[in-house]
Amino acid sequence: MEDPSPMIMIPSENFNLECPKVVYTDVSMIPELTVSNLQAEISTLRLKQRSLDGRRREALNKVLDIKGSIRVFCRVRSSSSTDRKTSESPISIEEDKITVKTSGGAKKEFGADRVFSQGATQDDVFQEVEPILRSALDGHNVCVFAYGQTGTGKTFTMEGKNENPGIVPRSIEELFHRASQDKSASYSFSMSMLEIYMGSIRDLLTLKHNSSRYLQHSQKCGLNIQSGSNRSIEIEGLMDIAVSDIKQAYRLYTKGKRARSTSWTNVNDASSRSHCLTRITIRRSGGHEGVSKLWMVDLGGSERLLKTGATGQTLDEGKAINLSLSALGDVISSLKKKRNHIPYRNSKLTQILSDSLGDGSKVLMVVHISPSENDTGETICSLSFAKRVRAIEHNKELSEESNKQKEKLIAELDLQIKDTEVDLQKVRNQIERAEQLIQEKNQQKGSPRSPLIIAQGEASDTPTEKNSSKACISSVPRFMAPTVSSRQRLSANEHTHSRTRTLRFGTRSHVDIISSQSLSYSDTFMKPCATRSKSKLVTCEGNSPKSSVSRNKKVSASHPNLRVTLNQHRRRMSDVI
Ligand SMILES: Nc1ncnc2c1ncn2[C@@H]1O[C@H](COP(=O)(O)OP(=O)(O)OP(=O)(O)O)[C@@H](O)[C@H]1O
Repeated sequence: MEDPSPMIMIPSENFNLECPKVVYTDVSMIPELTVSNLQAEISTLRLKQRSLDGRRREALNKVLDIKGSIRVFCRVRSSSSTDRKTSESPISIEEDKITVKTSGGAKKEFGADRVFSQGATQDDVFQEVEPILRSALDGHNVCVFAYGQTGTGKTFTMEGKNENPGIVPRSIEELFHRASQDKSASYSFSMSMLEIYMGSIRDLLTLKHNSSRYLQHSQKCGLNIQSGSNRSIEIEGLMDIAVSDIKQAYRLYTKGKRARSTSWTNVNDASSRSHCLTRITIRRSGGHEGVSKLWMVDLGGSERLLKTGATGQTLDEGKAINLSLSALGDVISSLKKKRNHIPYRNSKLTQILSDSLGDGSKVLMVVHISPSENDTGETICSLSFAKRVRAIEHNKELSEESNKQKEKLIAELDLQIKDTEVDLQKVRNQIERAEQLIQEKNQQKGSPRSPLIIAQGEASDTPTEKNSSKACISSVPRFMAPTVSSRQRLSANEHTHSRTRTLRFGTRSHVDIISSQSLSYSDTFMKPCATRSKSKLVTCEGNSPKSSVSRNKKVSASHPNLRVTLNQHRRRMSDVI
């Protein structure tokens, strides 16, 4: 319900000096509703918006700091048909604890910041990721990793399915949505996708999909990492494509996914043989300016090589993956322990992420485990990795009392964020309303015999016309009917106003974020996009929809965790190539 009071009184201690103390909750209540008064009100509202946004950012950052800038979640994969045949799962879970029963009957406990059970949905997971996306928009670097044994659902969590999208597509939607809501700043996004395969970097947005893994490798690989000033990292020659809308971002993401190397082992029929990194660079201007990076990383499977039956090239791929995962674990745990030396240079993966993992950055690692008894060994390995990354010494978890206090504080801050967001929305509505009123006023002035002017100019002449005039203006609120003097002021302001508009649009340097960007996932994944990219950084080309879906379909259509034999594997390969 609308606030009945025409003004909002703002407590002064919550605002910086430049923010006015009184603004209208309903701009149409402004005395003398002229274009210049409305414009002045918009400026006031924008100041308030900026101030509220600052408060929201500060509260969010406090929440993330309390929760910890490096967090580890654990997700248990839902059971597959093969799992069900085995006896009871060795895993039991609580909200922040997993207990694994070993084959010898011993019980091992592992902590996590949050545990997602087999029944957890993609939505449940995304709800925990969403706050750090806001933090990325606020200017912090963010890395989200999916870690785990092969076949435990890393790709499912990051990519998801068309009808059940994962973190990456949801994040893309969320970023565009939030950016379109935030009128206090303007955002532009660009996107890159790369793969680290056997220690070499490949640009997934330049690769052609329809070649085999071996051809792909020779096609484009070995990009170099350059470190610039302020520890910033550049990957030489990596495409960074400006994305102006969700459709374009999805189209690029789909292209990158298809180019990713997949092979088949006898554990997972669409096993990822590499680390796949999706980077969204966020440039924010106006208000709180800056550039930040959001990395979403689907790590290669942390497999025990003997179990996968890997040989030859697949064995080498597995070794490369394991080495870099170990380097990542070392880096994150050193950061968590606040060591002086952080061993970024031990792998390409950690080198690339070195400017996004340190101070001020937020890291989220989702460790995936299998519910199956057959995988108990791997599960313990993955949870040991999680423990190392969390770097919390044995028995040094917070006491129950401290945990309660922490949760209370987080709840208070969450409430503050929610309240501020409600206020922000009210301010946004008023800005929109004021802009709409200005537009209406300009239109009225633009047409010399508009109903409003007829009503004002001719109403007193003849009784019959007076009546018809009343009919004409009955749909227009009385306060909108200009007086003679306000008409004169309007006409004097008109020239100034149109100049302001021209200047505003003329100097706009960023891609406009339009609000009609919420699309259904199935649309955006499956349907080729009709509009062309208006990329500013790099012109996106070669996104032809004809680059076939067939390979992906064949790979993912098989049953989850189906253990395929080598013969089947060859047949599938020949189907595809
Ligand atoms: N939570 C889940 N709900 C439903 N299906 C799931 C879930 N997790 C995983 N799956 C299914 O299990 C199979 C293996 O998952 P996925 O390919 O995501 O594993 P992965 O860890 O990425 O494996 P790899 O490291 O080999 O690439 C897929 O068919 C996936 O759809």
